[in-house]
Amino acid sequence: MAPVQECFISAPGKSILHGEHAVVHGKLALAVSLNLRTYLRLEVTSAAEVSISLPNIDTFMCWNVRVLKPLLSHREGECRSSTDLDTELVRRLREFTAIADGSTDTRSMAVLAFLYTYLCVFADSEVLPSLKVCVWSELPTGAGLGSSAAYSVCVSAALLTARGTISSPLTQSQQTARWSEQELELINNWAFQGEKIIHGNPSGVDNAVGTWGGFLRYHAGKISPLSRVPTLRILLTNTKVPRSTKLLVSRVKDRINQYPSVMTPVLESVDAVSQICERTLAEMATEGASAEHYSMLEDLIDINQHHLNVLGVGHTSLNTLCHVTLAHGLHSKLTGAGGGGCAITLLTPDTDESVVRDVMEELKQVGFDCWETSIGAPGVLMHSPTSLTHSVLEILTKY
Ligand SMILES: Nc1ncnc2c1ncn2[C@@H]1O[C@H](COP(=O)(O)OP(=O)(O)OP(=O)(O)O)[C@@H](O)[C@H]1O
Ligand SMILES: C[C@@](O)(CCO)CC(=O)[O-]
Ligand SMILES: [Mg+2]
Repeated sequence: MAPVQECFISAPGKSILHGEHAVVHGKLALAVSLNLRTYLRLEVTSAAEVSISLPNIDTFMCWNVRVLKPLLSHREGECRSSTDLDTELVRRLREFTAIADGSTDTRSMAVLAFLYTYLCVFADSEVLPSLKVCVWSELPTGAGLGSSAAYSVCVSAALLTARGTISSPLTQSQQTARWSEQELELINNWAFQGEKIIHGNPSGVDNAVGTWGGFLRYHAGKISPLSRVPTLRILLTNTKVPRSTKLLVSRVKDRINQYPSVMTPVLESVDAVSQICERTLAEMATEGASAEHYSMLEDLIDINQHHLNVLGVGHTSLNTLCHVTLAHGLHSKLTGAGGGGCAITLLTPDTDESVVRDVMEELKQVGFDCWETSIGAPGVLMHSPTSLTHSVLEILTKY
């Protein structure tokens, strides 16, 4: 396949309806893509350098490609796998970039994930290619909306396309295009490796949503689209309390290890919540949504929010958020890893617009960001430059 000289790629963020954390331990999760995206521009240059610009986190790095090549010497001639993390390469990269083991510093993880994917994808090239890459996102970074996965999916799709491992699907007359199912699998596998670097022990649900988009059920690594879903109205609120998914995931694991007989039933119950939610959504889509259906969805949200508190990933900011919305009859739960970050609030057909306005106003007064989101956006896309808004294009070409 002919490698590209320049490409633009985007991937969506996600919201988890039910099953965050439990999904890491083999339980069912229901997740949906958001209309907030991460965008990437890749340009092939002749500078003998590879550079990455990450304006969201104020990070701009550049390396001579000849300095990077020796980092691959430990597995000479061996093909790098898209399904297993090369831990020796991660160790070498940590040493090379002087990132301490266990560091969760925002910038470091993004840079490490990029360099790892770059070196693995181009491991068989005699000379590493000179590339200029810029990634910018509409998503809040580290707030539970899958910013790390959208980043990893974009990086993986761009590097695989630049290498010619997957096609460049965009024809001249198209604004956006997607890859074949097989190519999407490969993008997803490499993005999962990126997530491993950023998260430590990801389930893979976030990169799956970033890759395929839409409404997905994710169970023990098996992804399937939810075919029957009603139109749902959801408010997203960002408490703006920073947190790290990596730390929260390991905190839950510690708690399960410490109190297995207490925590295992909680995970089972979260699984049951996801299953009942899936059945209820299917009923709503096929039979029409009733007040009883919405009442069940609200109960499930409340129950799961309590479970997430028991798992140790709640936060006082999230309690405040739930109290504010409940005072107006609206039910909320954290989404993503918790510990702060974002929550979802279900709006029902009976919810008066004045109530939505009042709730949003009150949440903003507490200091949170709040907006109504639209869900089910497409997964990873290749774009023509003209399909991007002026402001996105300006940012991506500025660095
Ligand atoms: N736009 C971006 N530019 C650079 N790095 C990013 C960007 N978005 C995310 N990242 C990387 O992802 C990390 C945040 O990932 P983290 O998993 O903690 O949060 P999240 O993905 O937003 O939330 P969740 O995993 O709960 O959905 C950042 O520390 C950074 O390394
Ligand atoms: C907390 C978690 O379940 C969701 C993060 O969006 C982690 C994961 O599934 O990898
Ligand atoms: Mg993440």
